[in-house]
Amino acid sequence: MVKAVAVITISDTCFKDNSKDTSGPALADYVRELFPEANLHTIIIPDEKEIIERELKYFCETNLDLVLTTGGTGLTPRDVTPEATKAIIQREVPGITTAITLASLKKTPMAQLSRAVAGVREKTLIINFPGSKKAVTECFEVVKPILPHAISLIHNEVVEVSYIHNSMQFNHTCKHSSNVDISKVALRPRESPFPMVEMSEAWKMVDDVMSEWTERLEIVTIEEGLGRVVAQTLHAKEPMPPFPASVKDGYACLSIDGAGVRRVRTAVTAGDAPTAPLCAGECARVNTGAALPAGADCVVQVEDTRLVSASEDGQTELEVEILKAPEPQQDVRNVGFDIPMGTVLVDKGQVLDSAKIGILAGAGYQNVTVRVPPKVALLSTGNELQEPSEVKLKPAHIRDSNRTMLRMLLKEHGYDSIDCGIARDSPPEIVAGIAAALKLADVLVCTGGVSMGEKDLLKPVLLKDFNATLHFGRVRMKPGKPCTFATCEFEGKKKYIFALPGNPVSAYVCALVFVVRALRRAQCARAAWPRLRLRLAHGAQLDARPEYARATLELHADRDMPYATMLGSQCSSRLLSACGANILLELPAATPSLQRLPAGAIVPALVTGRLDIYS
Ligand SMILES: Nc1nc2c(c(=O)[nH]1)N[C@H]1C(S)=C(S)[C@@H](COP(=O)(O)OP(=O)(O)OC[C@H]3O[C@@H](n4cnc5c(N)ncnc54)[C@H](O)[C@@H]3O)O[C@H]1N2
Ligand code: MOO
Ligand SMILES: [Mg+2]
Repeated sequence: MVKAVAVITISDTCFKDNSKDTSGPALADYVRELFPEANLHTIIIPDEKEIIERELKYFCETNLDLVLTTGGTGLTPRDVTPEATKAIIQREVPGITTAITLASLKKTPMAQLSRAVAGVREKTLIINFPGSKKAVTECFEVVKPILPHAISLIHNEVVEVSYIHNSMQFNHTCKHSSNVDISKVALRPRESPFPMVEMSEAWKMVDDVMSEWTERLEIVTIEEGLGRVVAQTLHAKEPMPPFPASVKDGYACLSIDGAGVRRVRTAVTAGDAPTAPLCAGECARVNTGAALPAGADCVVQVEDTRLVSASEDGQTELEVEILKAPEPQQDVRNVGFDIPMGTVLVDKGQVLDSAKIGILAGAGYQNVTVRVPPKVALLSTGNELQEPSEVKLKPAHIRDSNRTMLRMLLKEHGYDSIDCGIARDSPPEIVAGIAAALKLADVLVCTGGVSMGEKDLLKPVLLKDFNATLHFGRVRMKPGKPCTFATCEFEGKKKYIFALPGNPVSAYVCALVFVVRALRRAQCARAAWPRLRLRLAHGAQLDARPEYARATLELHADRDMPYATMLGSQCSSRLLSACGANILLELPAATPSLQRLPAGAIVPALVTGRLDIYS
């Protein structure tokens, strides 16, 4: 799918006077028609090689699919588009320009003078077009049939894109082999060889490893930017309001006139152009948001005035009395009152919310550069698992709930994921499942098979077949003890693997405290969940491990602090305990002297859900 295209008009003349650009808008229209779903960026730049190179590179770095330039391909000394394009492309596609030239020669011998270039940088196809509307129309017709296919080829996405967002079944019963020997079950270790790390150490490892992630950027419309992490600081290019505006419905006056009778010279409603300056003794009827006439320095609200005289038909106010002497600047929003020019509207690393997007809209920004989060793949493991869509359960089988739950959990927190199906509990199938997932994603989140049973194969497969580094293989937490975090090189790229325990609640808690944190960390956004202190609504039995109890937070007007109510039995197989949870209580580990916390005890909690949604 073609997601984003740029049309760049390259012309000194059009740069000075945008209204002279006819080929850019024409090209933009053709693009809209061919790729109606795509985000379209249009800019006009001068015939400066450095600027052209910089803009082309910027669009390639932000993963645009296609960049079409118009202008600067001829023979005058200022025509440098082909040189700039050649300087930044990595592979030339001369067939495209040959086809354009051959077609154009049939219309005009002048086509011989075009020096246009076409080529690819990273995943972006760039094509130079001449600078006239007519030429652009003819040339676009030539390339139109090949564009979608060329872009798919560049992305090598014949299969890839169709995987994304789709629940899809992988056949993991392929020829992969494994170095893991499962024949000698009697000789398996009776103690886990993996040291049990504390939560604080595990978080540090996740943070350290994920901060190596190299930033990837893309340009999206401001609306698509909701929930995304901004990669570029955006400033106000104009003050807001851009003119002195009235805060009230009333009369714009000169404050030095004080109280008394004024001639109502004119009326200005919001959107009206300012009138001639007011003179002493005059006022103008104004509405909230209207531009103040020159000379006026204050507004008196209608409530503080009295009508003195009006036209006979009642349609025109002639004189009003200002009852209270106004102060200078009273009820006036001066230029830049809300947003002075140059103000930082959104800063690098901030997450876009509705208000920030509203501000960007008001400031004339249509697009924003955001960080691309790592791609995540989900894989379930287990011989007992059936697809959620299967109506009848086989003996000793259950439906896979982890994949769906994790997909939704990630979506709730702003991340897409690729569904890589179920791998059976055999080394070659797990190898095949992991390999298929790592081909598609940067981060693999799999569940099951990380504990002590002879079918718990994830850790040995990661170590022996993927040569992975296991940063941790056990964490002192409940639920989630065997949670595993590993990295490996796969097809020349570093991959990040969270092998979560199969128990549904363990997978849920570990996804919240490790996976979401890692994805945020990779984008240099705030990674840790906010922590609150609150009171237990009831007593709580403590475990030998620190426990993340699923609970709801309640605010009571008559109580000093928020209260937490745990959601029933906290057994790690009982996903009902997470239904409607908006906090994870951090219950401390039991000590010989403290086995239970009484009702009213103060405990910390991670706020992992929306506080306005209760169970
Ligand atoms: N001898 C020991 N046994 C266990 C230990 C231990 O320390 N020593 N740890 C326990 C803890 S704690 C946990 S947590 C689990 C972790 O289990 P695994 O990660 O090995 O996962 P499985 O054995 O594959 O499955 C466990 C459980 O979860 C169900 N499951 C698995 N996948 C799914 C899914 N996709 N959807 C729904 N339910 C799933 C599975 O059927 C099992 O009931 O190990 C303890 N054992
Ligand atoms: O750690 Mo396990 O997740 O207690 O059930
Ligand atoms: Mg197991």
